[in-house]
Amino acid sequence: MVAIKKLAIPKSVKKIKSSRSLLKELKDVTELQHENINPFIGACLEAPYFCLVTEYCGNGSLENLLSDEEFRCHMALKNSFLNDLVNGMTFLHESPIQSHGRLKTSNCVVDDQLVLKITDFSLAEIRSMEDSSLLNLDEHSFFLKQLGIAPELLRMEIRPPKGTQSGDVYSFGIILHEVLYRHGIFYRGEDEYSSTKEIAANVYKIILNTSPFGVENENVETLIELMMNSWAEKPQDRLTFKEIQSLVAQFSDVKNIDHRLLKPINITNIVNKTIESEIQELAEKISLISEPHE
Ligand SMILES: Nc1nc2c(ncn2[C@@H]2O[C@H](COP(=O)(O)OP(=O)(O)OP(=O)(O)O)[C@@H](O)[C@H]2O)c(=O)[nH]1
Repeated sequence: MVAIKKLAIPKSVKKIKSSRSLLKELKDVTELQHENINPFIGACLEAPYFCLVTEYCGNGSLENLLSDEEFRCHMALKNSFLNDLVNGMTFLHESPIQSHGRLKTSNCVVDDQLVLKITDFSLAEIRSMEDSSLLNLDEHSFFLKQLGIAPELLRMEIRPPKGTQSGDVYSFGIILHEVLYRHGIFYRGEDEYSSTKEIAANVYKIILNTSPFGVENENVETLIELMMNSWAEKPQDRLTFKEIQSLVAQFSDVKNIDHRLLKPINITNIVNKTIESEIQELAEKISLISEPHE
């Protein structure tokens, strides 16, 4: 099975020319092989089917999983996702691709074994031809797409098409926050609600003090320190993925977790749901019985 990403290429373009640099990018991205990189299969560069094709991951994106209230994600699984993400990004940064540039939870997909794989990177030449106005984004969705971008990149009139390595580390810090708290991007408690536009404006000026809450244990405290470091205002103050990899390895008894052991989480949920609906049915029957008959 494959995942097909439709590209927002303007109607006036009939075919994307295969320049030398584009062919090199396609070759590099196709040759990339790592457990935490989602394999790229191919691209259609002709109208009307402009699209990118990748391997299909059965559990969808990390964004979808984190927002699914029925998906139980305990700390070992969170660690496992972070470990996968850091390993994939360290490999990507050391590869000819060099940087991701659009790292966010919707670009991390999770396979049937709950292994996280990074997707939707590189091919800057094709992506630069997209016209975002064709996506018909409302204001919220538009600014939501900006929130994982490092402030120094947000402030640039023309951003480097491939992003930067320190910009990717910033985006990782944002993902870390989303994974730890599971309340969406830049959540700071019910009383701290801001619109996505306001948050983007604040990040543009200076990095928000996205003060964390609910420190549960020592490991989480270390992850929070890492998260805060990753969104340091000065890019040179942020750790590199290589450094983050050795830090995260402390939690990496997770490396040895058999992913199949984590799978029953979903099943438990389904079982709980079934039991809940049976209880509900039973409760309805009981209330029918106990209701006085006229
Ligand atoms: N189930 C499944 N869903 C996928 C897969 N790849 C992508 N998706 C879905 O496609 C969504 C991402 O769509 P995109 O159009 O790339 O959205 P985006 O990441 O916000 O867009 P960009 O800003 O262009 O990166 C994810 O959130 C998933 O829901 C896959 O392998 N399996």
